[in-house]
Amino acid sequence: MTIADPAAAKTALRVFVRNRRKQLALEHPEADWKLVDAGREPLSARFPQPQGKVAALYHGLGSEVSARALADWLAEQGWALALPSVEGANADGLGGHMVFRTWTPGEALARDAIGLVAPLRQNPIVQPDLVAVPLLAYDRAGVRLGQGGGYYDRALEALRGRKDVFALGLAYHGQETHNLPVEAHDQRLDAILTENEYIAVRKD
Ligand SMILES: Nc1nc2c(c(=O)[nH]1)N(C=O)[C@@H](CNc1ccc(C(=O)N[C@@H](CCC(=O)O)C(=O)O)cc1)CN2
Ligand SMILES: Nc1ncnc2c1ncn2[C@@H]1O[C@H](COP(=O)(O)OP(=O)(O)OP(=O)(O)O)[C@@H](O)[C@H]1O
Repeated sequence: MTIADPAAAKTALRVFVRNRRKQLALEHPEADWKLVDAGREPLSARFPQPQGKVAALYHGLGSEVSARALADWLAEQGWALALPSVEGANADGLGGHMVFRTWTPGEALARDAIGLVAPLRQNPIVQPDLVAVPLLAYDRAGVRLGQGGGYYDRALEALRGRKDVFALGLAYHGQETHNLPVEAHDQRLDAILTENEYIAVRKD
């Protein structure tokens, strides 16, 4: 089915899926480390030599599934880590764009231009090979619904114009949603990792 006005459909859907995610976070406090259990084998198979590669994680907000245990495991495997930083926004938080700056577990953090926790501005901007993407809803074809700022869509589009980037959606399993609205600018996920399973979208 084609949705006539996908932007309006997304706005309406966000209300429902935000509440659902809050409920899922209460029901699955163990999801943090179960993500690692589900992702260990498929991620090791896809990235057999992670030394020198960069993985962008995120600092969890509200009811987002935590990326913390996954970050620690990736660092153990030899990945360098990075976190998003929204920069160049005006006083209303508008007009900014998202970049990724290096971050090492335990290192000091600051606030970015829209008040989110981010690496210090002295840390270099990097082009990650793997981007862990927070989301409100996903489907098994790799469509994702985010918070609506378009930050991840624009950042992934820019990165993918320069190199091969693997977008890994992180979610509670119960965030799976059928018939998600899609717009032309939406960047697909290459895989989704939940506390139950690793869903491979990209088949190569
Ligand atoms: N961890 C994280 N960092 C991110 C994003 C994100 O989704 N998650 N973003 C992705 O684009 C950008 C920031 N955009 C955002 C826009 C709105 C809300 C927001 O409304 N959050 C909820 C709190 C979460 C919850 O309670 O479930 C809120 O304030 O109600 C969050 C991030 C860049 N960094
Ligand atoms: N590549 C792009 N170039 C220009 N504008 C874009 C691009 N991607 C997204 N946008 C704009 O960003 C806005 C939000 O897009 P969308 O609703 O898909 O966000 P989202 O993916 O849910 O959010 P986020 O990525 O922040 O989690 C839209 O108005 C869209 O026009």
